[in-house]
Amino acid sequence: MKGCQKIIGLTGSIGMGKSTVAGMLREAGVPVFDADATVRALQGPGGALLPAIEAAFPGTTGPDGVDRGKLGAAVFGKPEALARLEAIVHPAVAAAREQFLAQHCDSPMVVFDIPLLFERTGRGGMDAVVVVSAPAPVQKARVMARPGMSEARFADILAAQMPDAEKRARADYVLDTGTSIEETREALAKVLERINHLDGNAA
Ligand SMILES: CC(C)(COP(=O)(O)OP(=O)(O)OC[C@H]1O[C@@H](n2cnc3c(N)ncnc32)[C@H](O)[C@@H]1O)[C@@H](O)C(=O)NCCC(=O)NCCS
Ligand SMILES: Nc1ncnc2c1ncn2[C@@H]1O[C@H](COP(=O)(O)OP(=O)(O)OP(=O)(O)O)[C@@H](O)[C@H]1O
Repeated sequence: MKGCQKIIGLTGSIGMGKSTVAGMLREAGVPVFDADATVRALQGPGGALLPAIEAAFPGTTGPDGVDRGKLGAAVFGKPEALARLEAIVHPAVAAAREQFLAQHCDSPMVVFDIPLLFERTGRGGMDAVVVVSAPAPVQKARVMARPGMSEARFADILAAQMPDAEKRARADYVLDTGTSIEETREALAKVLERINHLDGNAA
């Protein structure tokens, strides 16, 4: 993953604010690779992964693509099933990420927004990793407000992710999103300033 620019990883557990911070980065003109959006495109209507997913999890796809509620019920809380789904999805996401990098080679900085950066992707080739984090009760309140969420689904997803404390410990920069959006925006600007002063490119 040798790049021509600084590569920043953005990660964090469910509901910690990755997408919100990724939006702020896009507004600032930084190209952001969105792993979740890539998954959704590959699983959407006519998506390249539909045949493989239907074969592995019969009844979870249709003309509108993957039924995310059904597929989620088939894999969250079932580590073996989740691993089978990941084996179908992750290689395609990795290929899309490489393509993104090549497309944005002339940009001084790119961001990889990857929920499972520490768990699966690894930080190889990245110059810095930013972890978004908020107190557990804030995280829970955000997630429980989402349609289709239940205590059990939330617990299953949390169990499939590295604990927040461990992510924080591995981060180069921790961005607190338990504050106001404006405070997070200001903290992000400071982090970007520090990253801009880092020497050299990805190894
Ligand atoms: C099972 C699916 C269809 C459920 O979709 P749904 O829209 O209900 O949930 P969504 O994708 O928004 O995820 C909800 C939360 O679960 C987390 N999550 C998703 N996949 C995983 C996983 N493999 N391991 C741990 N957490 C996961 C997300 O980061 C997010 O915090 C979908 O999550 C999926 O296809 N997951 C497998 C692909 C994957 O690993 N994606 C995440 C990183 S690329
Ligand atoms: N200071 C803040 N920074 C970021 N998000 C905030 C902040 N305050 C409130 N929020 C809200 O918290 C929610 C965070 O959700 P977001 O979709 O960004 O998280 P995520 O980490 O991408 O979640 P998931 O992993 O589940 O996809 C949003 O509704 C956002 O408006």
